[in-house]
Amino acid sequence: MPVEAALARLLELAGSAPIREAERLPLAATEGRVLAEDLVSSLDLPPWPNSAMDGYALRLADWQGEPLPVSQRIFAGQAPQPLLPGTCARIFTGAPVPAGADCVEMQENAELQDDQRVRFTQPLKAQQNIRPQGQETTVGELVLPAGTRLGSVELGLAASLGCAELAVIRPVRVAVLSTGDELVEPGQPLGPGQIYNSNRVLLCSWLKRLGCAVVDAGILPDDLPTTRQRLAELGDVDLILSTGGVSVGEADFLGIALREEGELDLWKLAIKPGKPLTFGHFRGVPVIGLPGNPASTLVTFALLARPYLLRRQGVQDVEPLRFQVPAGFAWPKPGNRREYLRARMENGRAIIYRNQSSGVLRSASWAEGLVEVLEGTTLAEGDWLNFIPLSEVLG
Ligand SMILES: Nc1nc2c(c(=O)[nH]1)N[C@H]1C(S)=C(S)[C@@H](COP(=O)(O)OP(=O)(O)OC[C@H]3O[C@@H](n4cnc5c(N)ncnc54)[C@H](O)[C@@H]3O)O[C@H]1N2
Ligand code: MOO
Ligand SMILES: [Mg+2]
Repeated sequence: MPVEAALARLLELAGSAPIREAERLPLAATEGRVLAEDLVSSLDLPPWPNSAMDGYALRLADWQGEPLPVSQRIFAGQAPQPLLPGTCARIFTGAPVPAGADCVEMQENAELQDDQRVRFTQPLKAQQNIRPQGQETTVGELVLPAGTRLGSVELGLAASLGCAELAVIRPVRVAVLSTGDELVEPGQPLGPGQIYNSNRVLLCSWLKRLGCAVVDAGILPDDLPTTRQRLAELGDVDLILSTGGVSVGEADFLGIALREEGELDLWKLAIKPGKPLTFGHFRGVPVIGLPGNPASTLVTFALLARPYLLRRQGVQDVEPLRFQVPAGFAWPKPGNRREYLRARMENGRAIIYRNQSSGVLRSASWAEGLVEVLEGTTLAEGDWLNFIPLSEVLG
């Protein structure tokens, strides 16, 4: 199954099981969450015309070349008097422009004379250096629609509108399972044949950034009855997200458990790394089984599980940003899966990590993004291809 078809199917299923319950949280606690209601402005921003410069406010018609006396000083945070005709006001950046003034000149283009009058040295234009009332937003305007994922900028915007709290979709409850008899948590001694569990901390970190509530379900041994039992015990979660145990090995039981006790919806995608990604339901609960190799876990989480989780929360725009860059490498052999290579930019071209094995997580630490090599294509150096920043898909 091609990657687009798998993503389309995942998004369709996510869209048919939306999480709608909302909660109101203090602004600072909403980062990474999804807005449950439209954010409509209750004020004009800025609330009044204000100065963009430190300088002088005047009525343009009063400037005939004769220096103007200064009739008031206006700092940010003050309420000015209307401008006296025939005068100018000393004004500082962010201060309200007094009624009657229609122009601000910066102090670099003004000369304060010994008699405390001001002469302007450059031609003046109406409205120059004045930030008009409502230039950012006006009362009643839709600023952020429901379904917007809140990042730092959205938090700043909400704060600028005076919001101390926002209504956000409740956290998606995700049970994280690491499958594999070989896995040991860091801090424990390693026995023969064992490796440390790296996927658990990866998934927990990405999920926390997405605002999910992580139910850490620990390590699952490679054994079918235990797999069935542990899946059944996970309780009230919105998604089971596991790693490993989805390929065709004799110790890969997750797909089997789904086939036997639920539904298996997607399997064997034309994606590299990540081919055995598995999607299904276990007793009605959606399950995404990511392949166990850490770089496969990363690629399939970023490109499939993350969009699924965002769509469950009502986010429409879930496709990661892709932009075209020239290849700084050649790709002479066409593949039958769409390949996501860990890459970084050097001298304006994408170069790839020397070892693209899906077991090598250092490739992703070295990388700034993934480059997308389409199935059945070859590349020569200088050919253009898509670059997906990792900050975009893991943030
Ligand atoms: N005969 C075939 N063998 C394999 C195929 C295939 O098509 N035919 N596909 C390969 C591909 S591609 C991948 S990807 C892997 C995926 O395997 P699983 O998802 O079943 O994962 P495991 O076999 O359990 O583990 C794979 C690999 O990753 C290591 N691993 C697993 N979990 C963790 C963890 N939490 N932290 C760190 N490392 C982990 C595990 O030790 C294995 O080395 O299957 C190929 N085989
Ligand atoms: O898909 Mo596997 O993920 O090639 O290593
Ligand atoms: Mg396996």
